[in-house]
Amino acid sequence: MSAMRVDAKVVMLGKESVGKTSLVERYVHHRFLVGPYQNTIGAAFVAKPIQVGEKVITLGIWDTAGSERYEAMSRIYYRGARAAIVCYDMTDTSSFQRARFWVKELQNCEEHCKIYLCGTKSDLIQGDRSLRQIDHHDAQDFADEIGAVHVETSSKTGNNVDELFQRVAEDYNTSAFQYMTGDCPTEETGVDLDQKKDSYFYSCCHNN
Ligand SMILES: Nc1nc2c(ncn2[C@@H]2O[C@H](COP(=O)(O)OP(=O)(O)OP(=O)(O)O)[C@@H](O)[C@H]2O)c(=O)[nH]1
Repeated sequence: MSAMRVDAKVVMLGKESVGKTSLVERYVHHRFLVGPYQNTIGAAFVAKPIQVGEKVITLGIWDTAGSERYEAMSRIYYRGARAAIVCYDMTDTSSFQRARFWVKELQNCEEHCKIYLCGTKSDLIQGDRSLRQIDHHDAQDFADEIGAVHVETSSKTGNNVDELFQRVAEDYNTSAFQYMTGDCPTEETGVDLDQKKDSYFYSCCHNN
């Protein structure tokens, strides 16, 4: 087995069932799983190399459990993250409140972590506009206020999913110089993982 080096730790945060696992599945395996919803327990990890210009940046993505039961555990996973994808379901108002909660946490505890505010399930809204509960402009205003990138995605159709992770890798690459000068060392820097094809699953727990 060859080794894969993780450059940047990325954490997925958000209320349960907003679609964090589906985003990772779509991005890494180009698929959308249908069937009964299985909630994440603890967290799952995958490392994924991304081409950025002439470089390859490997993102180490932690997919956390959204259930409040696992809140304390999720805090462990955002430590040292260079990027957080904070998800809300555009058809669920309470998920936006939960996104605000995670943003506050990150602002208080991880000042070097760049935030990506991600509205999920855009396909549902395309099918029926009355399902939208979070106004696009309100979400964009919030993102501007906190200096976050805002994107609306669908893991079902793949809309904006590749673009989101590509943007994360590109932003990391742009800020890599500061990183190399030791501005913000993370736990994940220099971690070597065993490679399996183009990604490696460290752990993945779902409830049946
Ligand atoms: N229509 C539609 N459904 C989605 C989309 N993304 C996720 N879902 C559905 O939403 C449910 C929850 O998705 P998950 O990806 O498991 O959500 P999660 O945020 O990882 O949930 P936890 O593990 O509980 O934190 C599943 O039934 C998915 O099929 C999407 O883009 N469009």
